[in-house]
Amino acid sequence: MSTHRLELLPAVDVRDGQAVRLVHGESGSETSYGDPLEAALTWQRAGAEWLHLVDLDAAFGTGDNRERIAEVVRTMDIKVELSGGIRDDASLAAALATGCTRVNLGTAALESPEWVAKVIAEFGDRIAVGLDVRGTTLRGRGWTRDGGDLYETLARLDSEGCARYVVTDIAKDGTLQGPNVELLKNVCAATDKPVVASGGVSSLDDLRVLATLVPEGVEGAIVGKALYAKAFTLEEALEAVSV
Ligand SMILES: O=C(O)c1ccccc1N[C@@H]1O[C@H](COP(=O)(O)O)[C@@H](O)[C@H]1O
Repeated sequence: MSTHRLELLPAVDVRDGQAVRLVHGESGSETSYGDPLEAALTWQRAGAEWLHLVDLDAAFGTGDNRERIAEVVRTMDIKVELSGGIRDDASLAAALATGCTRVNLGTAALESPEWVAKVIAEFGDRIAVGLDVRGTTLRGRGWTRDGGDLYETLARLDSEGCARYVVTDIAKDGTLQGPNVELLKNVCAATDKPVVASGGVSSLDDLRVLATLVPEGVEGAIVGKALYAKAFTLEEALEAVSV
């Protein structure tokens, strides 16, 4: 059990070189927010301790933004969680070599379980697994393909020593409809490992609700659309979760 403050991870998702937000993670639903480095620096200047950085092209299989992403990580003084397209030794080595604090594996955890077990054993808490779900069905390959049952996969990853999970409710992602608290509670009840909540944060009250889940295992919250849409500032968000 943790009594820590909820960590906030502002998101910078990169598609075609631009910082974007999607709705339900659907390719083609992008709203562009300009230069990803500028976005990342904005969150850092506002007091962020973490950045959740996603190469969306790599996740969708439409190319990659590796150079841009590496530049962002290089420039940041804060911790970076990096995801998108990290599916084999070469992409993992490139991601870790950026100097990011940890990587977040999605599709690989569904399609390459042996490789994921191996890298969990090798890299420990530099590896997190993204559990991106519709209902309780995991989705991979840019959230376009079913990838098995959430709780079966969670049990397997737990048994392999996975250090942390980033749980996204795809139905909520990019919608400003509030997080799926029930899902987060259920995942926390199923694992002793920390959970980072993703999807749906719309207000400071949502963050306060997520902060109440810290004792159950919610370690952090990814905040995307709400910050870009200026529903609140990051400074306000950090204040709201400081207890
Ligand atoms: O973050 C998104 O909006 C998103 C949308 C669609 C697909 C993936 C998305 N983000 C993150 O990308 C990784 C998964 O990438 P991969 O499957 O390992 O290549 C995961 O962290 C998603 O949450």
